[in-house]
Amino acid sequence: MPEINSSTLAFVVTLLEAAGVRYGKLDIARVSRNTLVNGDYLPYIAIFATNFLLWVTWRLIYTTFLNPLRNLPSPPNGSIFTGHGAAVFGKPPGVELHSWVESVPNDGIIYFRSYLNQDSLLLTGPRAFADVLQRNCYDFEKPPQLRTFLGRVQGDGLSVVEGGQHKFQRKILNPAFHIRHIKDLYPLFWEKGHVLVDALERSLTAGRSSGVVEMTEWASRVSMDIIGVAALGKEFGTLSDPEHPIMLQFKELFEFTTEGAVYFALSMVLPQSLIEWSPFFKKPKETMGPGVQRLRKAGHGMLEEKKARRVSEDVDILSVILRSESFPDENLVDQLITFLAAGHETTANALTWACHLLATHQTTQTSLREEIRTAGLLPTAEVNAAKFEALPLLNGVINEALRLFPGAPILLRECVRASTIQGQYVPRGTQVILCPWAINRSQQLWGERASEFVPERWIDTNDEGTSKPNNHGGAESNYSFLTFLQGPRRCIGENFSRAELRCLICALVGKFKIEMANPEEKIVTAGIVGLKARDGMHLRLTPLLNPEALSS
Ligand code: HEM
Repeated sequence: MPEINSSTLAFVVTLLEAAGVRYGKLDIARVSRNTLVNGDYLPYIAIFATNFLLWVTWRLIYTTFLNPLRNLPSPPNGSIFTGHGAAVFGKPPGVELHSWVESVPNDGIIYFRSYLNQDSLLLTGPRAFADVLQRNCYDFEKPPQLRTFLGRVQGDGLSVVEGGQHKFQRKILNPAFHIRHIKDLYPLFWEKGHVLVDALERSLTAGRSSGVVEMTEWASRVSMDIIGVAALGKEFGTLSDPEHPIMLQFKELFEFTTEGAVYFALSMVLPQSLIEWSPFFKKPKETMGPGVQRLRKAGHGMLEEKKARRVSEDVDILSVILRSESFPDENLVDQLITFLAAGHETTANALTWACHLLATHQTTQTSLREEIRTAGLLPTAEVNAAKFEALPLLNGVINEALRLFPGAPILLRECVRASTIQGQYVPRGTQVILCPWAINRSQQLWGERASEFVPERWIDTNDEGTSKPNNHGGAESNYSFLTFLQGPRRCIGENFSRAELRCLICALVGKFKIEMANPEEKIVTAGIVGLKARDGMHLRLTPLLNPEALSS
């Protein structure tokens, strides 16, 4: 820790003097000068102790008699100093909150204290979600610290802005992500799926019948190439060039390190200036400072490139937005970085988890391969959205991967004006926790097998034995599946990523038998923003004979 030396103290004294700060009858500046000159720390200690005592007494009175949330059910055994804060930021993400959902009897809301004694609510029931995500959506914003943090990368992009600004941006951006437009992107996703398959095959050791790959890395590269072309009209080619600058920049930004996680967690509870001033966190500071500047510079370059070309017929998302002529250049860069940040790792992680689930459920994998081949989805096939969307098991596998491993396992909101949830008064400043990990696995919402991989729950079979996909998974409410959230702030890229996943999974399963490299390995999840396998996802791939070659 840096020492508080006499010049720092002198600076503080000058500020206090300038501000004329007093503590009752005590002139703080005079006391401080005494401390400085005479080394007399006693008044400081006395002031601190009095303040602390007053605060503890006030909290006791408030918590016991006044807090309007005090009668809500709470989890047991919170620490007197940190409450249950560790449950939110602790590892693995969402697991402890899930245990509350299953074990604390409640009617949709659980109350607890988080770090710095912050009043917090964990939502568990559909009615509570409907209020926070739909009805009173703009009363519950992303916490200011989180927005500041995100804003350092994404500026005033869609996922950072709130209220009227958000409504305006969303209205302009929605058409670019509309399902009609996404359908046009299938051939591109399919083609990239085969570039991935070819690159993987080349990477397997020559002459061997199978080889091991680290899937997180490959998924990240293919999703970067896809978002580059489909969202920005830019060919990054990271599948052939893993050292592409954009890849390195994002890798740095999303790489999971303990130092980065602590830096992020502290940024949520302490003033950012204090963290930047501290001598710690050299690497995260470099990433979030000069690293982000480099990324934004690259964003400006991409925008200029795009504008220099004719965009009137391009189908990429940036072209659609440019044609609307609604955003100034700086904000276009914000949106562009937002799409890269929000749409790249999330889909890559979902693809990785889907492969993991298929690797650990061989029977499902074989049936899926059968389904893909019966549908004629061969590498050279002409494809369209309908061919993929009709496949029941594919739909089930993707939904289960998204349900069991939601890209954002925990999301934070803060009540910015007094509001209500299920008729419960919620004071301004209350923290609200949305935990897709816990809700997507809630036994009350999904039944006894909530935490198991059951693709069949997404398939309807009629009396004649014909199967077709359903989009509810047997759950009664839309609010049981929170991977993309719901309401006005629901993920704008959901259709985009579902289409991408359909094509990539079909390409992979059509070509390879997928197994865990080490079937005994216990996979540990990590990451609050971007749920990954902590130690990577090592898969054994065995190329299968191409059915086109078999039939010729
Ligand atoms: C499996 C893939 C994905 C998952 C799990 C996912 C998840 C989410 C979630 C949970 C949110 C809400 C965050 C919050 O409000 O706190 C969100 C918002 C957002 N997502 Fe996605 N996302 C995925 C793919 C994509 C893609 C492919 C794109 C863009 C091409 C994208 C762009 C966005 C944007 C711009 C927002 C902010 C929307 C708003 O606030 O109005 N996402 N996403």
